[in-house]
Amino acid sequence: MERQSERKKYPVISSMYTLMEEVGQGASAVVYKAKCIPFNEIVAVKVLDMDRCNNSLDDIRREAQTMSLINHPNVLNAHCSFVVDHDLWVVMPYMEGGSCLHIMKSAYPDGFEEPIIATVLRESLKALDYLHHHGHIHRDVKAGNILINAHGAIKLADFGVSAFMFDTGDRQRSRNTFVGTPCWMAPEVLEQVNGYDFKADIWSFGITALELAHGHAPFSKYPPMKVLLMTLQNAPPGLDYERDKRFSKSFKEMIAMCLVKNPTKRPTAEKLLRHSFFKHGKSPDYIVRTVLDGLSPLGQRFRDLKEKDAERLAQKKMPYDVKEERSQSEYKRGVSSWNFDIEDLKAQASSIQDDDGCFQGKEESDLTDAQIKLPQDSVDEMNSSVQEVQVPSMEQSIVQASSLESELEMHADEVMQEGFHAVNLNNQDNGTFEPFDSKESKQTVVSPGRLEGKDLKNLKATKDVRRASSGPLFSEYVLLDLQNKDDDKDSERLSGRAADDSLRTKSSNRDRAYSGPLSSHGAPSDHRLVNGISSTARPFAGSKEASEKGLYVQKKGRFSVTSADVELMEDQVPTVAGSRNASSQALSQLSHSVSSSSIPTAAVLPCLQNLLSHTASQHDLLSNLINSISRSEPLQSQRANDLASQRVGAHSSDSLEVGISSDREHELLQQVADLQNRLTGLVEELQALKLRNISLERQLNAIYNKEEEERIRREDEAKEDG
Ligand SMILES: Nc1ncnc2c1ncn2[C@@H]1O[C@H](COP(=O)(O)OP(=O)(O)OP(=O)(O)O)[C@@H](O)[C@H]1O
Repeated sequence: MERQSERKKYPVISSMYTLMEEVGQGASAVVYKAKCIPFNEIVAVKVLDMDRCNNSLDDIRREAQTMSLINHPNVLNAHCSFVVDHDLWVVMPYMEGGSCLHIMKSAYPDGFEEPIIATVLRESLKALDYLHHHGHIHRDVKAGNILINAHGAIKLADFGVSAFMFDTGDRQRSRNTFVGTPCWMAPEVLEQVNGYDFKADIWSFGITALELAHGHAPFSKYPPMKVLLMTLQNAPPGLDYERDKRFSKSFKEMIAMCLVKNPTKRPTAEKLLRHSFFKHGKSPDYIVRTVLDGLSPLGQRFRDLKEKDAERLAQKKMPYDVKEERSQSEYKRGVSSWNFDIEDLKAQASSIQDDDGCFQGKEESDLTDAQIKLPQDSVDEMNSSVQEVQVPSMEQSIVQASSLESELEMHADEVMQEGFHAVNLNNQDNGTFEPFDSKESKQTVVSPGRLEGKDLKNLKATKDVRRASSGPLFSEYVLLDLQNKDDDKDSERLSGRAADDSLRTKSSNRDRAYSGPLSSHGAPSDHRLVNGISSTARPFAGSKEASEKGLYVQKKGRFSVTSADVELMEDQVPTVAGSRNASSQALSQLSHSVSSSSIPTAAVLPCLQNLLSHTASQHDLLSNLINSISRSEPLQSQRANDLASQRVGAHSSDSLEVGISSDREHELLQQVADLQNRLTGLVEELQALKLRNISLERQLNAIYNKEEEERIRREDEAKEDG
């Protein structure tokens, strides 16, 4: 195998590359066909917006180190990566065939034939086997990440969110982090209870097999939360023995082996490779002849697909693949930005009927729960809330955005007046409302090497409409020039602003950013606070260990947060936690006083009861608010899609101005997105409040019990005296 030191050193300056055309777009990045000028070689350049990335430079460096050790013919390794203003450029081999997903969308909408599938899967499985043996979990296995080059070689891409299985310290937390893509995620990843391991990749591999067989992943037509619920609650999907007659028994068996809910019962990649199904795999030549021959060049295919999508959207139809995309992006946003109670979700899940037809049957343990059904109306309502959206007029959007804003602010006022639980709605120091992309960040200019005029516009347009954040996909040369600098300097260099400014912006972005599927929010990192959560080694929240020790208290975004974490957050994080410090402290003092019995019970009880009812009413208020915003969310999503497609249309006709929505429109969308982000903060506040509530309830109970004991004791004494 090629040794690290023998590898070609690709230049780490953008001016050494010419970006030729866009060939792909993920949730977090745009991929270009490019030329590496000194080598006169065609490469792919993936441009990731670091402002929307949750990862610190330390995370990126660590990832780079990890990547430098990866070397396998079926793993797409990056040549190098480097920072260009606010973007990270990842230079990698150009895979002329593109991803299996793109190929299916262009030429195989109903999926591939079995020999092709066997070949693609066998090669991908070799990559997984290699990664797992080296202690990595891929965490984003799907057809979109299986790429084919002009010679029919198949490589697994996007290995940038790996969690080191044998890492120390942060390992548990990093493995207890949501990273991945909706329909492909294993139940244990979704559950966030006991963490997960490399077997999660085997589940995703099974889902990918179904994706290649049908042209889409199971459940992909459903809205994100429903996918989550169905994965958790229903029997695993599989090939249907009747409906999928064209596929062999061994293929069906192989999939069934992967899609077992209990991860320990799934085979390892190594064992799976020995399955008879993979004996049907063919040579790269076969892939060239059967799959690649006849396909138009990747750039052209990509443009055609985008045009097709734009047309469909314009006709206000909701085609399957658009739904799928929407489902995925909704899911990413949903999973990464919502706090959810998995038990609540399970209860809901049990009431959702599956009509995907992809199930083989119910697992024993699922039967009882899954039989409880909601009235069909409720189910329809859930579905329609995401899928059947009406595009609001601009005026409606404005009204919506401003009423949302004032609703939130009214709420904040109310809460603050109560002096109980202050919610910091305005992240900006001056206390005024600013949209997500401030003027400052809009002035950011990308240095796209020798990007041609229209691509430059396109790059900017894409950056504007892209909202999800991303994680790394880095190589050994990433950030070489930054390796030995301190963080402040890194930040200054990255942002092109003063270090202070940069750090503030970066941290506030981090607080607010949505995490995309590549995000390694909790990737193994330094021992410092990330999103307010200490990364020092301790039993990870949500783990059995943590809950046994009574540490487990809440789920915070992607993380479960222990009581120790909450304390840390309150002590050390000046943003959200800071805004509730006063009330938290008051409560802590009260709790302390109660437990140390320094104040009379009679005085405390009414106060606690009052707080309890207060908390409940705030809970209701927030719930209503969340519901109203959740309802409006799909509208905004639709609007954003429309905007994106208008931009694409404009680009392809070489007149960006025509059909592009006004800046004002864009700004309003940003505002709405910002409000959603703030809502996330409110939800977190609500969680904290719930925790306090629980603790108060416990204290009340303790007091009642104590009083009860006291009363019984007095009665006994009286009886004895009497
Ligand atoms: N090296 C490459 N050569 C050719 N095309 C590529 C290359 N890398 C990525 N692509 C194309 O670009 C698309 C987007 O890639 P990217 O990795 O950003 O997104 P993704 O993995 O599909 O989505 P997400 O980031 O949401 O998981 C891919 O689906 C693929 O079609």
